Amino acid sequence: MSVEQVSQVFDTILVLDFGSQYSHLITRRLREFNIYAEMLPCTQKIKDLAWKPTGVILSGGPYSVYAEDAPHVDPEVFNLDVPVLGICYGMQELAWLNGKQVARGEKREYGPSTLKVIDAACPLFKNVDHSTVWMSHGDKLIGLPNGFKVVATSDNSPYCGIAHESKPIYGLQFHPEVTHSAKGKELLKNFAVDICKATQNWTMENFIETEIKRIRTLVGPTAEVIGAVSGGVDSTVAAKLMTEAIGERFHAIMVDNGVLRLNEAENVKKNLGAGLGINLTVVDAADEFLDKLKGVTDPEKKRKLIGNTFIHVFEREAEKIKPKDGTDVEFLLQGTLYPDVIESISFKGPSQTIKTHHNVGGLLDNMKLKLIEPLRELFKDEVRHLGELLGIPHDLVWRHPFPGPGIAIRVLGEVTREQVAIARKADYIYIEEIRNAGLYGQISQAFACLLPVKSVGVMGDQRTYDQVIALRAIETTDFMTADWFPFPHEFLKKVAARIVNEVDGVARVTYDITSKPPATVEWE
Ligand SMILES: Nc1ncnc2c1ncn2[C@@H]1O[C@H](COP(=O)(O)OP(=O)(O)OP(=O)(O)O)[C@@H](O)[C@H]1O
Ligand SMILES: O=c1[nH]c(=O)c2[nH+]cn([C@@H]3O[C@H](COP(=O)(O)O)[C@@H](O)[C@H]3O)c2[nH]1
Ligand SMILES: NC(=O)CC[C@H](N)C(=O)O
Ligand SMILES: [Mg+2]
Repeated sequence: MSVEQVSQVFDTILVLDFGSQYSHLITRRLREFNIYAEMLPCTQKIKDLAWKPTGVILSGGPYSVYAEDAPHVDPEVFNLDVPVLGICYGMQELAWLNGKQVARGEKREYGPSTLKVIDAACPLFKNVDHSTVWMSHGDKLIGLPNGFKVVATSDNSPYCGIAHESKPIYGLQFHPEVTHSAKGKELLKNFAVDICKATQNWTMENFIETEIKRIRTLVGPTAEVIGAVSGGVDSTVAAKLMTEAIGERFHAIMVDNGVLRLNEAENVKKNLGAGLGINLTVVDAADEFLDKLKGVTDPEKKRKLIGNTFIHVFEREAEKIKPKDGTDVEFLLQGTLYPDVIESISFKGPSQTIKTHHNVGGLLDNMKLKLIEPLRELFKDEVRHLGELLGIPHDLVWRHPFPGPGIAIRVLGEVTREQVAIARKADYIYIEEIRNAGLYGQISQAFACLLPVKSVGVMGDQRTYDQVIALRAIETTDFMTADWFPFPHEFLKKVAARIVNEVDGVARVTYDITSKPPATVEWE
């Protein structure tokens, strides 16, 4: 059974990652004008690639090409007979391979510069002359690499752009992939469309069609698939796509772990089951989770315990499914996104663990189930677009993310039923007011935390001595960095009054004004 990968179906630009913090943006920009691009580590051997790229881009990177341990590209890239573009480190790599004309510069160049095209015939620079470009380098070319000519300069870089005399090989000292390079996207388009001749057919409509075909071929006519579904956007979109492909043979399982939002299990059942026709089972495992959480206060312990319990519940449920053809369930659906994939394949390697995100993917080690990850090529905003095309309601597609360990990591200290009830109610009021104020869409994520501190208050002439709720709301594009949301004071006043009045056990409300870093989004 042969199942084509996305990169075999669509013209694909291969981005080789030398570890720049901007590498994934190259992929993003290309996809924005409907060209599919895939990023692989710079150590990728061309002979191990199952598909032929339409063009290759060498990214920037923190190393110096002349250093002993510097990473270098597989020379076979140049035998593919496709256009190559080197960006920053990538251009220095081209220079190094063709005469070693690279050395430390006298000073670092970081920030804006103006592009001056000197070879107007160079197709890379169509409509981009005299625009602002963004520099970030300490090394520089000290002479022309063999076989190359200068095609652009800037005030500080006599070799701002180079091109091979006879082959479609180009190098740029600046970063066209960052938005600070005003016409950077046009430039990448010139490379991909005009020079590589890639077809601009990477659209979500086409993706849905090919993905449904791919799933059907992979799963075959009778096999059954299970998947953990939370009601969040990623798993819902994956589940909907799977349902389109194989209907009732897909079994979605949602676990009510006792630390979900107010009415969440019922809502998910209604929205996904009845609304979207997804074959969904909601498993009530609240007691199991809450019993295990008794006495646990350490955030990492909570996370691990919840992650493990998810796996137990899920495995038990999977056992119960008896496919009609008498075989066992063969496949597991996961909502893995491209950023997760990038993190694990990046040349820089996985980053240091700040906190253990619960992970149903932890199932994998000793599991016979084969994985299906239909979203593994997509960024979150692409997943949302896909969700809308699949007819998933707008509100669900644009929901704020909600972590698997849920309210357990928002009740600081010990998690009890009573504490969860307080946090849940406060959170409900907060989100309701955010929606009423028309602010939900401007905020990336918002939630309430219950702090294990008591404070004195006065209500109806009575002394109170109750806990504190902390509200958090952030704006972010990738959740790696985030800033707190500047609510109008009137809004905060109203929410605080409602929470203290309506939620027993709360005496005070505070608003968290810490960015990430140095804080994280969740409090635990
Ligand atoms: N209560 C739950 N029941 C079943 N599976 C869950 C539950 N909570 C989380 N998961 C699983 O863990 C995965 C990761 O959760 P995560 O929150 O990152 O994604 P999501 O819930 O699909 O989307 P979002 O990021 O928008 O919340 C989910 O895709 C789902 O497979
Ligand atoms: O599915 C999840 N399981 C987890 O264990 C988990 N921990 C944090 N998050 C979410 O990740 C984003 C970044 O959060 P942090 O800054 O707190 O790491 C935010 O969106 C968090 O809500 C999780 N999501
Ligand atoms: N951004 C980059 O690719 C930098 C390349 C190289 N490390 C330099 O400092 O010049
Ligand atoms: Mg979620």
